Amino acid sequence: MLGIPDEMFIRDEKIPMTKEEIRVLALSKAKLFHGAKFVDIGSGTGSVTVEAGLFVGSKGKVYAIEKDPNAVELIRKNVEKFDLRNVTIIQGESPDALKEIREEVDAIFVGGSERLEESLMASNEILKKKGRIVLDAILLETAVKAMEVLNSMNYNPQIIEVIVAKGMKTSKGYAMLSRNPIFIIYGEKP
Ligand SMILES: C[S@@+](CC[C@H](N)C(=O)[O-])C[C@H]1O[C@@H](n2cnc3c(N)ncnc32)[C@H](O)[C@@H]1O
Repeated sequence: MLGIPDEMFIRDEKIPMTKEEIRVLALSKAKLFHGAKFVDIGSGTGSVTVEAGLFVGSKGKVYAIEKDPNAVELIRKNVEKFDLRNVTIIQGESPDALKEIREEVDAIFVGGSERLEESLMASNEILKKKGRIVLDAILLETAVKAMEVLNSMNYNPQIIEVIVAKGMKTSKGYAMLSRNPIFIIYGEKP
């Protein structure tokens, strides 16, 4: 089941993390299954990597790609905390780092959008037919670029924008605190 509470991850204030509700929604669009092979590009804190690793189980596999060495250390800690044996961490930048994956995969999540166009093209090379690419983006420009590239590859991309407001307990009741709106873009390889 998806939905690890954010508080369960080891955090570093300088390293971003995809929040629980967005993580769950994004991974639902990846259509993961037990035994699936999954790539997390720009793994950051490792929350998507861990969530996917638990979901795909011991017969599945997760490749976590991250260019920032401090984030790589944090991903390693979170993978250890959740006792996952099915995660391969690749320190490097996508698309170059994708070359280390020498098998076809079922789904790819792009949470790190530097070199986005090249990353999407290289992702297409290692994705199985009917495999899914999912991205999340804060910037409008990133979302537009992702839609353009996925359209050019005939992935029939869909886009949603999600705004999560979390209840915060005050002395008088619960006040809803909004987080940043996030775009989630997803498409399927023809
Ligand atoms: C928003 S964070 C991802 C958070 C992550 N999904 C999580 O839940 O912890 C984006 C990360 O992508 C990394 N990144 C950005 N572009 C990248 C690229 N082309 N290759 C590898 N890592 C990249 C950044 O260093 C950053 O750590």
